[in-house]
Amino acid sequence: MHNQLQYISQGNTVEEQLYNIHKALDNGCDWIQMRFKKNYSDDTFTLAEAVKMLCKEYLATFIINDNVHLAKQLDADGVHLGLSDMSVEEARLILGKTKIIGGTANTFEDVLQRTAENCDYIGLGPFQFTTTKQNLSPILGLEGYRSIIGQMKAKNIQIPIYAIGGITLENIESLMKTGIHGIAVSGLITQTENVSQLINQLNDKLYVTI
Ligand SMILES: Cc1ncc(COP(=O)(O)OP(=O)(O)O)c(N)n1
Ligand SMILES: Cc1ncsc1CCOP(=O)(O)O
Ligand SMILES: [Mg+2]
Repeated sequence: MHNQLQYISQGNTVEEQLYNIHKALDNGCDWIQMRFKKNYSDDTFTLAEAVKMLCKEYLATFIINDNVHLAKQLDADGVHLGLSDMSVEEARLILGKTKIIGGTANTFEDVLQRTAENCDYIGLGPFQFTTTKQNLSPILGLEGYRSIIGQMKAKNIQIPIYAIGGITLENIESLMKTGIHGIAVSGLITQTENVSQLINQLNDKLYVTI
């Protein structure tokens, strides 16, 4: 089963990205999603290669946002795909059965689609407003998670759900009570000074409530 905490990277340059990812790894994060929203260039490849090496050194899981071919080329542990990215079916053909394929969902219908597509986990959100991503889908709030996970239970749908979008330390207990498996965070880890303390606090709240 996947770790309950995924760090989604941030940074406008290769250097900023590497700084942030290194900080997350150094302080105990063991699952990194490299998210570098620039048109593909040599920089993307340079960054991905460096992140792959770092994750190997820290024994962390390394997945790549959007770019299935890059994940294949670098033998990354997997990818995260949105509803308008490459289809999970096509990604599965390229990456094979053993790689992690995460998929985004915003509604119960998306969850049904993602489950039928055989995603390994679902990033369900956004929980609340965030500046990390433009053109956000409708905000779910706690009620949204309760409703979607309630419908999943009624239909006995079992797939790990990760909450995403504007998550802070204060939200985790109530989010976990809705039945999510874990959280995917970007800004919180990137912007916090004392990341070691933060990750301990996050893990305490995540493990206790599962
Ligand atoms: C864990 C997780 N969940 C959701 C997303 C969002 O993916 P997507 O909708 O494709 O948006 P971008 O991140 O590509 O802008 C995610 N990245 N990770
Ligand atoms: C990639 C993504 N998809 C929905 S919200 C989001 C950003 C999550 O980042 P943060 O934790 O900084 O709100
Ligand atoms: Mg995407």
